[in-house]
Amino acid sequence: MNIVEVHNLEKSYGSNQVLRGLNFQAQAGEIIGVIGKNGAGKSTFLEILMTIKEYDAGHVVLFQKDIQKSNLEQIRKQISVVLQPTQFYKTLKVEELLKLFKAYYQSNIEIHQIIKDFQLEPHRKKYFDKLSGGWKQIVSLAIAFLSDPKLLILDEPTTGLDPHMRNMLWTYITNYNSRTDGTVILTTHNMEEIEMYCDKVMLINNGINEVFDTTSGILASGFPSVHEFYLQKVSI
Ligand SMILES: Nc1ncnc2c1ncn2[C@@H]1O[C@H](COP(=O)(O)OP(=O)(O)OP(=O)(O)O)[C@@H](O)[C@H]1O
Repeated sequence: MNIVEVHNLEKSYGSNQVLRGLNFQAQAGEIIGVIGKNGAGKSTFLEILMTIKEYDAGHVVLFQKDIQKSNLEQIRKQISVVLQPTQFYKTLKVEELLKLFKAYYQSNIEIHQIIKDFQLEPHRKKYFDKLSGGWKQIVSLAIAFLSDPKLLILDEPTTGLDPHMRNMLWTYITNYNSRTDGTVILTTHNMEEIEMYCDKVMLINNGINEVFDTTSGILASGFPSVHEFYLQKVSI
């Protein structure tokens, strides 16, 4: 089943046309990496999928519904995203935040399990605001998983994480994916992660999906690695 379908998507900021007719699909259970150089339009694309950014032309269909003609609340219920933490995070401790979102999402996942899985025990009584950048990211991701979403959209989830944390995060993503058949769409500048964990890759270049292929297809076409593929396809 198609979870996401995007046809001829266009988006400009003033005179800067960032997306110029992008096409994309994601099926249930796929992990898809979106790559491209700084400013290529990856976050813009993800924010449109999150239904938090308007677009100028084209069609975005989530869970078989055109988002411009549908009830966004129904669609958003099935999506989890990692957004920048807002002000109210300041006044709450890690465990309190998790409990709050568990209640919002009516989640069946036990807080102690999430704390164990994300190695948050030493931090559970700390104020979110006082955590390091990497740990803030881990807590935001733990919150995203609480809702057991059908679609998980992550903008550079591993940037700033140390190697153990990155490993732990990917283990969590791949377990979630195989346990629930959930779809994951993420951006990263780390081509090794794409090669190891993503089923498909979309390269955004000059505002379009210049390449949209399986990771194995890219490697089978003669590139020794996704890193090399990127370097050859994208000029500075
Ligand atoms: N709200 C905005 N207003 C004006 N221009 C914007 C806005 N958001 C993004 N842009 C511009 O749109 C282009 C694409 O930005 P975007 O953040 O989507 O790229 P990206 O591929 O995610 O980049 P990076 O890898 O650096 O995170 C950039 O030129 C950026 O400056």
